[in-house]
Amino acid sequence: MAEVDQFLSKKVADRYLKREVLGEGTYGVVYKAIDTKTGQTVAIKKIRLGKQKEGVNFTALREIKLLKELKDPNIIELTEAFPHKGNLHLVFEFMETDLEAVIRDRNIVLSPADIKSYIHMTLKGLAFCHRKWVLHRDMKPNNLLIGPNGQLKLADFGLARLFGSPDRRFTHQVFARWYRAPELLFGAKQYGSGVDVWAAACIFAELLLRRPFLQGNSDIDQLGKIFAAFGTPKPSQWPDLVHLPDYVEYQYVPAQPMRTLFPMASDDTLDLLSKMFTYDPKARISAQQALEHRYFSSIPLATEPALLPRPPPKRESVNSKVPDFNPGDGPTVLSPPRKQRRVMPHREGFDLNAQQMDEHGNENRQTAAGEKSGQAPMSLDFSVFGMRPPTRPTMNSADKSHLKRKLDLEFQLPEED
Ligand SMILES: Nc1ncnc2c1ncn2[C@@H]1O[C@H](COP(=O)(O)OP(=O)(O)OP(=O)(O)O)[C@@H](O)[C@H]1O
Repeated sequence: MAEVDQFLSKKVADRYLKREVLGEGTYGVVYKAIDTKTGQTVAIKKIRLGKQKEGVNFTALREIKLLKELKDPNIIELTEAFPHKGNLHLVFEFMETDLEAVIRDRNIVLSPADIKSYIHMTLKGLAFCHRKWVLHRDMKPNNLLIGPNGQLKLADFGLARLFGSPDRRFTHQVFARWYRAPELLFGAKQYGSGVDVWAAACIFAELLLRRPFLQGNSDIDQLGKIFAAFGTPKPSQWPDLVHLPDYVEYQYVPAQPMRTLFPMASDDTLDLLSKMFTYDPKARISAQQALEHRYFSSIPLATEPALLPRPPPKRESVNSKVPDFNPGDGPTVLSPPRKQRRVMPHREGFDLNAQQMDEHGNENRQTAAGEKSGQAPMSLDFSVFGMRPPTRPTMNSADKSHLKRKLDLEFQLPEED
């Protein structure tokens, strides 16, 4: 039986021709690859199974099957999953760039309508998964990938639950802390979709400020940064707080007016942000409710995804075909994994002046292009810009549904006895 499994997984593995390493993340290395069946470029995430070397257990397989069924325009599609040489390989649709690259690109000006569009797509992806009872738990701008038609898609959905929470001891995980909800920082063991909404609020704030909003350098410091912005939570605001496992009393600091934190934002923006940044997870707005907030129906309306400004694709064309591939080629490392090029943050204190934050905040974070990001432009909150970068060719929808149908036939999981 094991031999049959090995044969099958080798057969699936042979379908993909590995090309260069795209980077290394929390769970392992990501390769660019060519799907020889379709000629399409894909991204393959090779997950180290660690202790579970003998294979992926049935629960994990079931979960993977569920993840494969999570199909939404704002979720990265997991098209295939197979074990090979002691690693689990997850095959995803290939994406050109990510929201972190958009935020860091100093040539890009984000209008309020552009920000609305990016946040709208983020919340739509979140609301879809929350409806299916799947949490992300590790939302951050580099997990929000952007396709050739400007569509934003959430990546890594469900992986935190499947493979355990990302290990914060790794330096490259330090950035994830900035998006952590206060209940997680206080050690909550039971938490819900509110953790993703808090992270989405941090991303929203980051789009407005063009720099990470709350950059704590430890969990305690992270809470300090949150309280410096929104005030120490009062028992009336968050009655369950004192019962959380790692609860410690913090010295009282008053909340800053939202207007001080985001001087350029509209009233609707501030109202939605404050609802997403609500301390008590039970009172925090849900992703679906956020989508129904008047911010999304008021002028300016969200920019069409295809018209959104975005950086040049990080890699070559999405639709590159097999012929340019030499089967003798091994994977070529074109550049060091992005995470290795990042540095630890050193910021001290919380600067309440947005302009000051902009000046200091970018010193410690490097761009996907490996350059130190200096002062990034603040997003503008008063106009929609006429000038847009040219749109990129998209995969035609007939090709896409054909590809989907083909892939759906693959990877039938064995039923548990
Ligand atoms: N579907 C994809 N298409 C194109 N590139 C991808 C895709 N998924 C991941 N990548 C790239 O591969 C690299 C590693 O990604 P991965 O998701 O493992 O880690 P990460 O998002 O950088 O960090 P973390 O694991 O902390 O979330 C990144 O440069 C990412 O942009």
